[in-house]
Parts: sequence; structure tokens; C-alpha cells
Amino acid sequence: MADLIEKDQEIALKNDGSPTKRFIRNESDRPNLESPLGRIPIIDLSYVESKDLDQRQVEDSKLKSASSFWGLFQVIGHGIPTSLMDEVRNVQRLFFKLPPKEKQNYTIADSKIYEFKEGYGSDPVLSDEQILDWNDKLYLNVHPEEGRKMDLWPQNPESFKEKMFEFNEKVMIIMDEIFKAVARSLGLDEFYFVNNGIKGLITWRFNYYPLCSKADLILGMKPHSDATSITIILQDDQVSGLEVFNDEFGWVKVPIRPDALVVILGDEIQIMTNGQYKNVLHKVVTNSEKERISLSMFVHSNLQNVLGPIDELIEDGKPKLYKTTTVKNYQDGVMANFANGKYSIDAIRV
Ligand SMILES: O=C(O)CCC(=O)C(=O)O
Ligand SMILES: [Fe+2]
Repeated sequence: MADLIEKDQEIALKNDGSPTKRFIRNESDRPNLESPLGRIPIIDLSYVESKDLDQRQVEDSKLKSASSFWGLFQVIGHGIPTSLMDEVRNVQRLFFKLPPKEKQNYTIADSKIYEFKEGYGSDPVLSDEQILDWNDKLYLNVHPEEGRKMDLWPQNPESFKEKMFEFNEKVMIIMDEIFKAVARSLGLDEFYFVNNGIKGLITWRFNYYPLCSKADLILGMKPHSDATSITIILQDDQVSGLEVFNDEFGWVKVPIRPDALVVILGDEIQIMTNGQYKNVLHKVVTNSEKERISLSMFVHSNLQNVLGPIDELIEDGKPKLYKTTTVKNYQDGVMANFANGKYSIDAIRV
């Protein structure tokens, strides 16, 4: 625990941007600051509004190839005004600019270190050997509403809650549209996921990556896949940093598009589709000039749900690639695996 608090302060105070040795990655893991820009597919959701079924079909097939080749896409035409997206970004920036002492009012001190921990702080540190990620975060339970711990929601800036509620209402609707499109693209009934508790638990992680004078030696976030069905990311509108791994292109940068939301497919989708759709491996690279923010909205199925390949999606002659478990069991080891740089999905491979 002492380590955790110490690290919070370490990050928050390191405005000179020089990392201590605990952040320095092994040589094989260091980022290439010149990664190429990826041609990440863009899905236009405006067919929902216009009810244009031809356009819907075109977008569904783009979504299908994006999901099997990349495991991510960007979404536009979602109907959220760019002005609201900018306000959310600004409110988030203002929160991270508060003095460390004030931010720590939103830290829970007594939860088990390796468990999911709401509030402000940094990720669990489980051993002295663990190489640390160069970020600070604020984690909040957002859905279901009765699971919100409102005392951890910042009171400063004053508009924080109001903006986040407004944004969340719109994002919840878009999530349904995305899950419907994913289901259609797989040949399932379009309500397959929506009616089966896919939006069981939604947590938001506000990320803050301070600038770093040794950006070539450290990572804002280590390579990982998300243990979610999908994650929707509101990226910084000016500073890039998110990179994804693709079998053909290697590590590529996700381009910045201020009006777009990034959709990352997580482990649940890879498991349920028996590997047809990918849980994209991703990481965050920092830079020496500008800090970066992002907001990751993690969607998990109901904890009681069974998690395994869906019968209709097991292609003829193909074996089941994953064992069937429950979402709860799957989630149990996730935080410790992440801290140790292990991939949770490996534990249920057949
Ligand atoms: O900062 C980002 O763009 C991505 C963050 C991320 O991968 C995560 O929060 O799991
Ligand atoms: Fe992630």
C-alpha cells in the first residue's frame, strides 16, 4: 500500500518528466516513437438516424472485416455533438490538473491491492520487479447506477458529474447500436447481445499520461487486451499515443479523429466468436512534449453470464478454442494478470 501511495505522488509530481528506474522497460519492450499510422476502419453509424438499410449493410460488412483483421474500428455518425466530447475532455483535463492532495480525496485506501479499485490513483504494484506504467487514472463504476460510489466522483470541476451523466446517456445508446451491428455482422439475431446482459457492468477509466523526457524507454500503458466485451475510448483530440498490434503491420498508431470514438474488441468477444473477431493487443506510448488524456469505457457482461464460444459461431470442422466459464470467474484474475503483464485469455485456451 505504501508503494501505491508513493507511486501516485511520484507520477503526480514528476513534472520534470524524468522517470525513475522502476518505469524503464526491458529493451525488447521499448516503444518505437516513429510507429506508422494505422489505416483503422471507420464505421459510420448515421444509418441509425436515416434508416438507410443499404448503408447499414455496407457498414456491417466493414465492421466484420475490421473486427476480424484489426479487432478495432473508429465510429462516426453516432450523433454525439463534438462540442460535448470536447467538454468531457476539458473537464477531465481540469480534474487531473488539481493538486495531488485534492485528487487523493478520491482514493480508497483500504481495498485489496490486487483487486479492481475504484477512485483516483495508479495501478496495483504487486512486486518490486514490476515495471510501472507512466499514467495516473480515475476509475469509476458507471453502470448499473446503483453501483456508483458517488463520493468518488469529483466535485471539482463543478460540472464533472453533470457532463459525465450527459455523455453517458448518449454513449449507452451507441453501445446498443454497436452490439446490434456486431450481432448482425456475425449472422446472429441483432438483439442477441443486447438481450443477454452484455451491458452488465460498465466502468470508466479516465487516463492521464504526463509528458516524459525519456519516452523511448517507458510506456504509458503496457501491451494488453481488455477483459471486456468492448471498450469505447474517447481519445485526446490533439495528442496520439494509442498503438495497436496487427499480425500484418505490427505496431501502428491509432489516428486521432476528434469526432470519432474508438471501439476496441475485448476478450469476451474473441471468446464468444471462437476467435473470429480479435481482442486487439494495444499499448500507450508517451512523448516528451505533451501530456495526453483518454477515457476508456469498459463494458463487461453480467458477472453471472456463461462465457464461452457461442454454438452458432463455431465454424464447421473448427474446434472450440476456449473453455466455457463464467464472466465472474474470468474477471477474478484480471487485475493481477494485468499487473504481471500476463494475458487472461491464455488461461482458458483449450
Ligand atoms: O489511453 C488509451 O488510449 C488506451 C487506454 C487503455 O488501453 C485502457 O484504459 O485499457
Ligand atoms: Fe486497454
